Amino acid sequence: MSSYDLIVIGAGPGGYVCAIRAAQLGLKVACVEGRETLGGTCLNVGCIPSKALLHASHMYHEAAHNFTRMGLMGDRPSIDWTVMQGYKAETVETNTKGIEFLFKKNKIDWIKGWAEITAPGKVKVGDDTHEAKNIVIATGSEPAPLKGVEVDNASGVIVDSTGALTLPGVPESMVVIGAGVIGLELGSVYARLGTKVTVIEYLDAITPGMDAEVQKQFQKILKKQGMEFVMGAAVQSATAKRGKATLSYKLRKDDSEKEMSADVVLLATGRRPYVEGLGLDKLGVEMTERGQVKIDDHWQTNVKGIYAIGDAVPGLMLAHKAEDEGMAAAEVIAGKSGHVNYNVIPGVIYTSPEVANVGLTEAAAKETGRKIKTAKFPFMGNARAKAMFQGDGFVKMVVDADTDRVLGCHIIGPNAGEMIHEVCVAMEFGASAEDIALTCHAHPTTSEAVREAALACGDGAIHV
Ligand SMILES: Cc1cc2nc3c(=O)[nH]c(=O)nc-3n(C[C@H](O)[C@H](O)[C@H](O)COP(=O)(O)OP(=O)(O)OC[C@H]3O[C@@H](n4cnc5c(N)ncnc54)[C@H](O)[C@@H]3O)c2cc1C
Ligand SMILES: NC(=O)c1ccc[n+]([C@@H]2O[C@H](COP(=O)([O-])OP(=O)(O)OC[C@H]3O[C@@H](n4cnc5c(N)ncnc54)[C@H](O)[C@@H]3O)[C@@H](O)[C@H]2O)c1
Repeated sequence: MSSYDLIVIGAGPGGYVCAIRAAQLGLKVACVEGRETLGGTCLNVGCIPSKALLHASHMYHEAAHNFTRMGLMGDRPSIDWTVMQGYKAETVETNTKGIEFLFKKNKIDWIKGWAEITAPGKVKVGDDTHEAKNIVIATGSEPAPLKGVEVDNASGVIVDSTGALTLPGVPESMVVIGAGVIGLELGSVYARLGTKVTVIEYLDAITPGMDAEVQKQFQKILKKQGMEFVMGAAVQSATAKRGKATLSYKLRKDDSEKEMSADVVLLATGRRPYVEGLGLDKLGVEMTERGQVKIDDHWQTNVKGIYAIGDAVPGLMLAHKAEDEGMAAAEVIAGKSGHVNYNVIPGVIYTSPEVANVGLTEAAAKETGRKIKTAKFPFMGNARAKAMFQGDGFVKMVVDADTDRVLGCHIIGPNAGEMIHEVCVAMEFGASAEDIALTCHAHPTTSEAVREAALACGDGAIHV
């Protein structure tokens, strides 16, 4: 039996960052991970492999559609799926090995196996029980099931996001259930590689929670790229037979039932916290109605010395939110004052164009009762975006009309996922739109569109 200042359970972005920060602050730390490799959902079957496939499929799409427009002539590349899968696996491996290196560097013990908290301060892994002054639950999430839809990733017919990353080949047709982030990112991968992709969404708009103008423009662009949408439809069932899937859904507007068949069905209707086998029931750890671990302002559960972070607790299910909570919880445990500003957490969808947001949508800002103003700048007025054939999107600022303080920003366009951080920093500093407008931005960059949107909050943008 070994004893630690802190045992972190789960080595995803929440857990491994928490372990590293705690070790940097002088604590003796171990991290328990049940998977073969470190990095959690994000590195193994989430953010990283999906971004590798998004990158490869984007390159293929550019070569097929835009190269000749730039005078780059020659044969269109063909897809070697085995090599593409290998590239994805290598990308994942270099990252998971990177975390192993960081653990060694920071003298963090990696305890291999599945953990159970048998009592406060006691973590059982296999036959060994380890002692810890503090425990952080960072066990993440898993795909949420949908009644009537039986996922079997091994068959490659009805799959969740994990199965969609390792299909045996590029299918001819795919139905995606759910027009959320996973559905649209992975749907984009296959649509670019030539699959006929149909997205079935329960609501009337895609990507719930995003600014309404972005939702509309995003769907328009995806349609132009060949993705088809069935909106306002509740999926009833999906069954696999002889390597094909049949799916039935009900249109909400008239209750009519329809059927559709495809080579692959991807279930992407959300994720749920994963806390199985931890023994939280017996410990009396309070949970929310949605199965999340309840925590206080310091990420501590109702049981003293047991903390929880990341996808396992309420809030956005994002890797960087988990990382921030991991750092903050480690700081609290080390006797410092950890902090996460939940009002400034960016969200990015890595499609092409990218979609990024931070802060309040126009509708949410109005709901606060404030007087607000909004301003939009289209990428059509941005030279760099046009050179990349990406003039379709815009930057939208949501600003307090009385104080000019930036409340939110919504971008659909090239590099949106990088550009959003300038607004995050501005919001952290309580900046006004004028502060951004007065900041010199290099030309020609797509970031100029952010400045132009800020200028549009005042006397006007220049290039429209
Ligand atoms: C396809 C896909 C793409 C995504 N892309 C993005 C993206 O681009 N950007 C983004 O911000 N987010 C993305 N996400 C979400 C992101 O992966 C999660 O928000 C993030 O991984 C949560 O981190 P976490 O540390 O809370 O949990 P996880 O990453 O889920 O890690 C939890 C770890 O705990 C381990 N574990 C669980 N129980 C135990 C136990 N009892 N004992 C030992 N180990 C245990 C699990 O094996 C797992 O490795 C994506 C998710 C998916 C599925
Ligand atoms: N780039 C990123 O940051 C990234 C990428 C992938 C995943 N993630 C995270 O992973 C989590 C899960 O993603 P997700 O896309 O599975 O969930 P989501 O909640 O983003 O989207 C699920 C969608 O499915 C729809 N839906 C639900 N039930 C349905 C039904 N019966 N029929 C049709 N549609 C239905 C919902 O209305 C919603 O639009 C998200 O919280 C997301 O933050 C993030």
